Amino acid sequence: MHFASDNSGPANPEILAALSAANTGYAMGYGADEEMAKVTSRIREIFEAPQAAVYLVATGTAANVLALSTLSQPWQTLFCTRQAHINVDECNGPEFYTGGAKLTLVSDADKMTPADLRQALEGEENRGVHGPQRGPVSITQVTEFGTVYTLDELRALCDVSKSYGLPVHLDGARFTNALVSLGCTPAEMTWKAGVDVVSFGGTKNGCMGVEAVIFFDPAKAQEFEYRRKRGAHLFSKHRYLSAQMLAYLTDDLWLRNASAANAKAARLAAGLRDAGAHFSHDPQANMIFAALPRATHQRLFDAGAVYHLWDGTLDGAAEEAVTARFVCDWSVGDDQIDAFLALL
Ligand SMILES: Cc1ncc(COP(=O)(O)O)c(C=O)c1O
Ligand SMILES: C[C@@H](O)[C@H](N)C(=O)O
Repeated sequence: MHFASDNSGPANPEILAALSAANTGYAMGYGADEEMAKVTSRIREIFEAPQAAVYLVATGTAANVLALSTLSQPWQTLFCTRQAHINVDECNGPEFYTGGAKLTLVSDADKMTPADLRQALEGEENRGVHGPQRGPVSITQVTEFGTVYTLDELRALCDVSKSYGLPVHLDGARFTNALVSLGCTPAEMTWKAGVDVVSFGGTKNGCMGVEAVIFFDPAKAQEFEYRRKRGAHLFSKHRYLSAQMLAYLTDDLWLRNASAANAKAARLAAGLRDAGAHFSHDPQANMIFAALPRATHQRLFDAGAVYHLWDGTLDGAAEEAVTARFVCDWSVGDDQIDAFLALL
């Protein structure tokens, strides 16, 4: 009964098989491996972006901070939500890697709205040279609360960003979970909506550790390469990143894994709903935010369930409800879910 995070799950055996197959002979390092060329071709095909520049790193934080530092200047502001991973879970990485750009928190909600963004953008302009200057907008898809921006919502945010001449970054650590939830194409959820750079996640969706940074306009590509190297995120034995990403994008493994994760979360959410749990956010992908009585949490923890409480602790009235985050990855079995639901 492990629902702490999709980061906790095992790598998919198809990824491990690809790593083993890649572990033969010699390959040029630092991204010059032959597999990387295949990865670039495959991603350009999937995203319908024949000119896209594609780079691999090992963590989602690296993908985010390197993409954002390439898009911004130290005197600028990055616009995101309060709960954005780049704000709360990257230890000021964006501020560090950008050389000092600040983060302006546009909304306390799971999703920012065009009105939120426009208000924040207007607020950055009235101090002239004395104030921070407007910079990139970063959107997380799937959001940190397990919800998914619709294509219209993404387009509207990108339209506001472009009206101020600003680039848009998409934190897609759970990109494919959102994609299968919307039933759209990668192009529709990125460049066709107005996204300039996407952190395309693989780690949470069955890979061992690989993320792709995709620039739809390659003009910024060279700078990213410098930043990746000086940021110590360029793998010497790069073939093991390439092998993972190529296997991930082969035989629809990326889609199969995300569909499985979302389906398991839907099954868990249905059981929680039947048990009377209150949902703070609509579970639209593979993460659930549901409130249960402390006594129920205690019973689940005592039985070995693993997950994180979100807005409280076990200290307090037993019948009082506390929200917890439940995350399903590709590997979660129905037996785990059924055992958990039987304890509610
Ligand atoms: C929304 C989001 N973005 C980025 C990341 C960063 O990924 P990593 O932990 O691999 O640095 C995470 C981590 O789980 C995440 O949840
Ligand atoms: C850091 C932690 O939040 C991680 N990003 C997760 O979603 O599990």
